[in-house]
Amino acid sequence: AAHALPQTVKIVEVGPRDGLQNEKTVVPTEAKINLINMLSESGLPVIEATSFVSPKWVPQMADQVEVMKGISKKPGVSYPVLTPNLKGFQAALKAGASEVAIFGAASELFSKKNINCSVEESLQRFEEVMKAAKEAAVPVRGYVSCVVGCPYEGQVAPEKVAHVAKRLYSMGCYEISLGDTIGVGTPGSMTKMLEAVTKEVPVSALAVHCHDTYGQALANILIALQQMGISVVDSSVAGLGGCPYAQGASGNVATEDVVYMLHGLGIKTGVDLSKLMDAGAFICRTINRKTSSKVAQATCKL
Ligand SMILES: CC(C)(COP(=O)([O-])OP(=O)([O-])OC[C@H]1O[C@@H](n2cnc3c(N)ncnc32)[C@H](O)[C@@H]1OP(=O)([O-])[O-])[C@@H](O)C(=O)NCCC(=O)NCCSC(=O)C[C@@](C)(O)CC(=O)[O-]
Repeated sequence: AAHALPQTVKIVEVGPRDGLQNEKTVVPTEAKINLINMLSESGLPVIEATSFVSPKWVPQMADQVEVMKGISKKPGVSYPVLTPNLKGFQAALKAGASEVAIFGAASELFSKKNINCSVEESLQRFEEVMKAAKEAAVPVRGYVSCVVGCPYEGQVAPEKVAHVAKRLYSMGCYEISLGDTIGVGTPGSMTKMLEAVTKEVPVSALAVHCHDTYGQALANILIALQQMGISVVDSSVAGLGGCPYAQGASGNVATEDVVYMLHGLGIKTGVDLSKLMDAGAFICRTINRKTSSKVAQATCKL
């Protein structure tokens, strides 16, 4: 069913984490800190800053403590970090994180390759994180990866996504972000998946997290807003990133492009597009990478 478009959309900026985790060359900590500070100044309400994962698995995020200590936290802005297990959660708490995210998958093989355990085992680990987070009054976001397709298993059934999303929501995640990790979704497959998930989790607690590998991300986001009434969108400045355990996946949809589309629809985001593009230009210059944002390319703000 078509919904009235939301008046405001919350953008969750994941570039410093989902984007930079996949860079081949080491990104200097100072550059990460500057990027996060510039993103804060652009008016983004949520900036995923880093992840407390094993440095052997994701060396790029090994400076998580320095990043958390170095950033200027802007009042009203949230800086969540990924925590795969209790060890990660405790380290995050010690480093001053006030929000965390747990990350599961709808595909067994992806779960194994990404966090080295089955989906069920991961949910049990997340229960432990959730218990500790509740005690520390730390809000927890939940991710589901591979919501339409998996790099190892191919198509993923909508019911599997609904099952994992429901489990994460039932254990206390305030928001569930549905990740099209390899960007294979189309408005057709996204709709089927979202129809299954919205039977189990309230729409107000859902977010979409679209990678743009097949160029479908903006169309998929529009479907999520217009057809399903979702009003939280994850994106990555300059379209940074990919996933180290999902070969061939390109970055998230560029935040600049999402903001341009939403403002064009008359939807408020609180983001100053010009400042956002400055942040995108800064990081592309610093890591010698071409922006994936069409809006940034079109306006030559590089
Ligand atoms: C989950 C583990 C740790 C399991 O990895 P494991 O090897 O099974 O863990 P373990 O418990 O057997 O421990 C092995 C070693 O890791 C250490 N360790 C254990 N836990 C931690 C921790 N939290 N932080 C730091 N170190 C840790 C632990 O102390 C030990 O150290 P050692 O004794 O060998 O020196 C590993 O698989 C891992 O770190 N995976 C992270 C993978 C990752 O970050 N992937 C990218 C993010 S997910 C994503 O991008 C998708 C998303 C969210 O964006 C949505 C989408 O687009 O789909």
